[in-house]
Amino acid sequence: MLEFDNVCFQYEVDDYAIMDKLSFQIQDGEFVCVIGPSGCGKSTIFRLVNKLLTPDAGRVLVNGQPIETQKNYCGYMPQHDLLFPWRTVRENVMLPMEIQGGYTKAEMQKRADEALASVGLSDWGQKSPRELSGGMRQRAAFARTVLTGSDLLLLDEPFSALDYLTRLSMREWLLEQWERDQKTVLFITHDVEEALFLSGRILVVESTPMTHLRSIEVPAGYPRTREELARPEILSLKEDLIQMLRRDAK
Ligand SMILES: Nc1ncnc2c1ncn2[C@@H]1O[C@H](COP(=O)(O)OP(=O)(O)OP(=O)(O)O)[C@@H](O)[C@H]1O
Repeated sequence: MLEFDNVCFQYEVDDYAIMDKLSFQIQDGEFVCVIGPSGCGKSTIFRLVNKLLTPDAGRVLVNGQPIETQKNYCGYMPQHDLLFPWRTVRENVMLPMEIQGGYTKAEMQKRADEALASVGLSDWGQKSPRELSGGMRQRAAFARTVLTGSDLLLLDEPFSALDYLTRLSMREWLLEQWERDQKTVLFITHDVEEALFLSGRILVVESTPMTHLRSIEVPAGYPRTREELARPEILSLKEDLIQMLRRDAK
């Protein structure tokens, strides 16, 4: 689904490279979390996938084709919901379709209402984003991301601004969406427990510049429950991951 092929990248103003011949692959339908110390370049990976940035060398491929030749191949959801306060929730969710063009207003409204219903926000389309709780806003933002129609979703710490209990329920909710929609999800998080709960595989940033990502399979299937996080092998993996991040942060 997604491939980095020997990608090199450095911000022009910086005197150090973020990536040096980085290669990795994500398979169709996977849920993969990327973890690494603050500032190591996790979000830069996403910016290279969604073409906000261009590699200095190497290629980014989606479904085997270079991204330069493609449109609408990924949906991106940043940490903050970025819902426009001057638009209703429904109008926010309609935005990707307005940008893509080719839809009548009635079609856009229908699809937005269906997407809002699928995230449990049927009665909230006519409200202002200000009237929604943090978790509800993130669900609306997720509906908007899904309506890009892309099979690849890039989620950049989408729950980090939420309170602890809302985060727990949003993780469970997100897994339900993923199991239902069969999308490929790449998810950035600082939170090792969140990565263990969500992913089939975790990619750990081990070095700066990034020359490789260490791939670790999570020894648990789906559907996943919070109780599984207490299994000895998961606890031991959690400890290993924390040690890796501490070592990297030094
Ligand atoms: N536009 C930019 N221009 C110059 N340097 C940048 C720019 N954006 C990010 N950087 C630098 O590149 C490095 C990687 O940034 P990036 O946002 O990808 O890291 P990150 O791992 O996602 O960080 P965090 O976990 O704190 O969100 C950081 O040191 C940052 O200061």
